[in-house]
Amino acid sequence: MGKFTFVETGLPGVLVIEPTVFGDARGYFMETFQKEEFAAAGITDEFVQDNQSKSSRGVLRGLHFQKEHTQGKLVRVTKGEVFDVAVDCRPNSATFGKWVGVTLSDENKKQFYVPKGFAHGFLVLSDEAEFCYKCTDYYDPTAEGGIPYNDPTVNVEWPDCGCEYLLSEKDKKHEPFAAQNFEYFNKW
Ligand SMILES: Cc1cn([C@H]2C[C@H](O)[C@@H](COP(=O)(O)OP(=O)(O)O[C@H]3O[C@H](C)C(=O)[C@H](O)[C@H]3O)O2)c(=O)[nH]c1=O
Repeated sequence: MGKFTFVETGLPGVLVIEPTVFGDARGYFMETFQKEEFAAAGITDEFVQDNQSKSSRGVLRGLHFQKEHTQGKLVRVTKGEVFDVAVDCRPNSATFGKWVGVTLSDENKKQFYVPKGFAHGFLVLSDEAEFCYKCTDYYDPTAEGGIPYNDPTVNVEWPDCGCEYLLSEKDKKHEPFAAQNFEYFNKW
C-alpha cells in the first residue's frame, strides 16, 4: 500500500509529494522517504547528502544550482512555511526557463522534488522556517551557480511575505538568466 501521493506539476520531472500522515492521540507519524515508492515515481537517483537550514521571515535563498555535480533535491519544511521554486535550466528542455512554485509547510507536510538541471530557491513566509533536504550529489563550492530571484526572463511570481527580502551577498550578484550559457545541463 503506497504511503505517498506523487503530484505532477507544469514541469515534467518536478513533483509534489504528499505523505500519508498517521495521526493518533500522541501526535502523528509519517514516512518521509521510501526508496522503492520514489523509484516507481521516477525518482531513482541515489541521495548522498542531507542538508538543513533555518531562516527568518523574508529570507530568500536562491536561485541556486551546481554546474558540476548538479543536484536533484528532495525538499521539505519541518517548521514554518516557505514558497519553494524550481526553474528549468536545461537548454534542450521544452520548458527551458520555466518555473514552478509550491508552498511547503510543517502543516501541509508536502515535499517537492527538484531534478538535476534545475535552479532551486525558497522564500520564507513564516516568522522562521526550518528546511530539510536530500541531495543526489555532493556539495561542490567550486561549481556553484545561480540566477537572480527576480530575473526578468524567468519572472518568478514570489508571494508577499510581509517584509523586505533578505538575501546573501552572493545572491545579490547572480548573472541574468539570459546572459548565461547552461550547456553543462545539456545532458540532463
Ligand atoms: C549548500 C551548502 C553550504 N555549505 C556551507 C557553505 C557556507 O559556509 C554555508 C552557507 O552556504 P550558502 O550560503 O550557499 O547556503 P544557502 O544559501 O542555503 O544555499 C543553498 O540554498 C538553496 C536553497 C539550495 O538549493 C542549495 O542547497 C544551496 O545553494 O554553508 C555546506 O557546507 N554544504 C552545502 O551543501
